[in-house]
Amino acid sequence: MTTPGRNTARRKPPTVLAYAPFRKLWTAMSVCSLGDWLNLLALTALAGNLTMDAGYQAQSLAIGGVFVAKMLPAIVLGPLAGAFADRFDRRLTMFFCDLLRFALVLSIPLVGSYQWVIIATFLVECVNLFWVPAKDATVPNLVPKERLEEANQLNLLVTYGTAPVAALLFAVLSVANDLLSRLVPFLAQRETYLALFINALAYLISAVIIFSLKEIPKAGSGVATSTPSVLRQIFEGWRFVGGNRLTRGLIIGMLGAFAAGGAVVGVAKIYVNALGGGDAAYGVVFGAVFVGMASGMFFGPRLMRELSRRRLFGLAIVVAGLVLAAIALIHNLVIVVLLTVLLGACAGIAWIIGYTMIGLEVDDGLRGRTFSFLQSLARVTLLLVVAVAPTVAGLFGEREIKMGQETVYRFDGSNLVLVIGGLLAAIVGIVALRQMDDRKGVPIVADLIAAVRGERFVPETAEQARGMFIAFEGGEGSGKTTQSRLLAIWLRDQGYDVVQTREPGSTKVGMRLRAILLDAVHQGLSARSEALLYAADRAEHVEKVIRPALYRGSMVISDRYVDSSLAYQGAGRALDPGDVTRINSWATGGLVPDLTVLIDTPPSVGLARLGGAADRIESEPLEFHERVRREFRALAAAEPERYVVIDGTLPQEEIARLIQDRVREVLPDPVPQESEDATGTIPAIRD
Ligand SMILES: Nc1ncnc2c1ncn2[C@@H]1O[C@H](COP(=O)(O)OP(=O)(O)OP(=O)(O)O)[C@@H](O)[C@H]1O
Ligand SMILES: Cc1cn([C@H]2C[C@H](O)[C@@H](COP(=O)(O)O)O2)c(=O)[nH]c1=O
Repeated sequence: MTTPGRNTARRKPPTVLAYAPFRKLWTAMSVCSLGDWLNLLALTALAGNLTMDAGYQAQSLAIGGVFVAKMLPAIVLGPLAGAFADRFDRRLTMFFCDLLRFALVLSIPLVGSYQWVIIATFLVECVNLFWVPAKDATVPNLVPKERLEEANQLNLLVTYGTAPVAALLFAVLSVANDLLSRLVPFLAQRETYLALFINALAYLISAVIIFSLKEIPKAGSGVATSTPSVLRQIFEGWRFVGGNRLTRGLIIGMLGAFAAGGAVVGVAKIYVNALGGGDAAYGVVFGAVFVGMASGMFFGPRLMRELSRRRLFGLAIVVAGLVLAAIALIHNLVIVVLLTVLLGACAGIAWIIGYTMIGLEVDDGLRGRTFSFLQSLARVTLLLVVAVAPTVAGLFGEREIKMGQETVYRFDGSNLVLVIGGLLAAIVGIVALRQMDDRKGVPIVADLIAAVRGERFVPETAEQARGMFIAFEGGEGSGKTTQSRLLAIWLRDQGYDVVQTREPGSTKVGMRLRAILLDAVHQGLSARSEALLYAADRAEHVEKVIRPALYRGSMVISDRYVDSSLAYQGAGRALDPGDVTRINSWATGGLVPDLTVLIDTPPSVGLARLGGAADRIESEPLEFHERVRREFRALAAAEPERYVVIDGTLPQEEIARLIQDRVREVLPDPVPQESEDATGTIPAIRD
């Protein structure tokens, strides 16, 4: 699989919907999402209608019962459903789920009792829990990974964008129901029935589409030879989520955003009333959240293209928290609506990045469980916050703070809940940022300002460098050395001055360090010593070889750089990636390659290519090398604009051509005069 650069991007289909299997899945999803929203509207309305004579309180409780029935299955069944998605054929899972949903929804108007509304709602939600992780886990298999963010944007668009469409459709269907009831007496006095029939039909249409989608691979195919028990799969999924720093950061951040959203949902109605707004204003505030979310998902990552995805994710949550606190304190409905759009935009950015990164980071065999784990926790969080927030607001009651002689500032329970929600989100955002930051040592404010201007922030020390720095990364035998040599030859042919170098071992001291590091007699070297020795080699390499060459205006091609330490010592040896980043940031003075070429080769293929006795690191077990590969891919996924990922199993010539295509886009003008003069004085390994 390749991640083509901008040159090849011209040849790519203009939209991810051009991939037929994804288009089919997306159509099924759109129809289902519309059905889901219609279902929510119709069932809450039906619950209200069926209990109309029982009084206001009972009616409210009846509607609340529908929400509880919708939330409860996720808490009980979520993880099991995820394991199902990873274990069984995803196409058949989705197909049978659709048929079940069709039958259940159809049964609601036919039975026509409140008890059955609740039971059927609960059952439909149980089925949804199997459908959604199977769908989420399938998407990354149907689109190239560089289009996954776009695919997720479209998915989230239909998930939320169908809500207003469903509301409109619901209104139209209610009127149509009324008109039709003159012809079909069964529909008389049953305003929501037509909506429920259409809802059932939506699931049936989805079933037909999914059944025809033969491209969906069988879950876990080619990964495991023996299938562990369902309980074991759940346990592994949960352990993975907790044990992987990036996924943990993503999940903490997404849950923080959900908690903040829950606080808004819980008290929005009372708050808007306190601001003097009625039901319409309440609707506008809710609409503002959706408008903001949609804009954030679409425009956020595009506008902030130059900011690392991990940083953008954490920052979006911090800003959402601060905006929420501001909403709580500013008593002006217009400003509140505008800030709510901003809040929604930040939440949209965090959600789309989180979803995309989980899709890219998590292995196919665990993806279903991770998504369902996230879904379950998100629902539990939402349920808890929605339940607790109004209670806290009620207990706090209405307060007034005297500010001077005349001015009185109202501070009610709803303000308190929103402030707490905002601070909570800000703290969670900071935690996520610290867990995941991949540009430690680079000031975040400067990074952000540069990104807003559409530039990438370059730390001061590297500013005067006029050359270009290209790093090659990948596992053992992936073809880095071959390709860095081919690229150096190609660049020299174009008239560039090229320094081809490698890590470890491109300086006098480095050669000694390489011997210590790779000699198999040093088995048992501690992981920290290993990381420090690689960093020491790198410090020497940057100071003596790379920086001087860049200052001269040369093209520097390095076979391995900091990412190797993050992958081998961070993921391979399970050292804290924050620590590995810090020591390397210090060792290199924050020097980051202009472009990193990741040659992605399965370890089993790469190791088999190597001849001779295995060195200390090559002789590590296959799982070690698999972890290394995963980390390389995650690093590339987090900063797609600075990486090109090439399938290392392609023929050498094709790989070389793909690399040239990408490098051509970033090349400066060839051969500055001074670098010609300096050629031949470089103490590096050269071709
Ligand atoms: N695309 C390819 N297809 C098949 N064989 C390849 C390919 N690229 C390189 N090789 C062969 O694989 C072996 C390892 O290649 P190379 O030394 O370039 O990999 P490397 O990633 O630099 O290895 P190491 O990590 O050990 O430094 C060499 O024999 C090389 O000829
Ligand atoms: C830079 C760097 C390297 N390693 C490992 C990776 C390889 O096993 C060797 C280098 O050998 P190669 O033939 O040059 O690829 O060292 C590492 O573990 N950490 C690093 O930072």
